[in-house]
Amino acid sequence: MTPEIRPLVAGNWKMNGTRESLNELKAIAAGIGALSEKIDLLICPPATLLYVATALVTDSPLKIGAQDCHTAKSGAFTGDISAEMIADCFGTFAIVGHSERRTLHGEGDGLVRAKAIAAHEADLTAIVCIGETEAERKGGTTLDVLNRQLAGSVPDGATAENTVIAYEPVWAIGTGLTPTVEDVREAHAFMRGELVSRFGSKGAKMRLLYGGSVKPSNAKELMSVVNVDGALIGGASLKSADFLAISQVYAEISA
Ligand SMILES: O=C(CO)COP(=O)(O)O
Repeated sequence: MTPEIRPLVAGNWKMNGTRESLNELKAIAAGIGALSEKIDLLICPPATLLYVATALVTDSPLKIGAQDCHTAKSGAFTGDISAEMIADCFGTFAIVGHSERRTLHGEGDGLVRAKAIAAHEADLTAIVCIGETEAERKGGTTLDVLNRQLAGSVPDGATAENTVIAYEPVWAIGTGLTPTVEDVREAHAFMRGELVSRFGSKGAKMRLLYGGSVKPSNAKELMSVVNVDGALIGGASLKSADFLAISQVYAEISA
């Protein structure tokens, strides 16, 4: 955590979730209670559920976002969705540059940056994802990768309000593996330093999430690390009990 930064606990449902999963969403919204006094909570369902999801949580502090957006406002881009469309469905966040998009869809830093700008233009908060592969970690180039991805993916107009950075080591995603606390501390301290040197006080206040195999049992040690201001959770966010348990840990630490 970072003193004076309000944590964000975010769930990325990836390509999981049918209408039945809305029961989990309802359970999360119903279970938030006093958590929202301390932390922000967000679920990014698949685009097919975006509109119905926002309609379901109108009376709840739970925020809803999308997992990607196109760089254009509209046009002949079959299969894509724009930031405008997300905002039109009352979504308020868009994940950009997730490693699955970078790897499986060949998205590079320039495109990720353009997507973050498109999100900002639609008044969405962009969650810009970065992180090293296993080979890069083994090769000792983790901080170089983070440096390059931060510089290339985060737009000049980023502020603490419109941008969140998510550090997700690729090898930790969906594997049950997590970096050591010391490795997380080093990566987040490095990112904070880069953001402060580029954005000044805005960079000091930007939220830095950790993602990759976060679960209730490891949430405490990860969130206790300085400059970890929340989590981006995949698998465990599909179960309301796990998502709420992780959120509870973060709310307690930030109390
Ligand atoms: O990719 C992730 C979130 O964006 C992390 O996924 P897991 O929590 O399933 O490892």
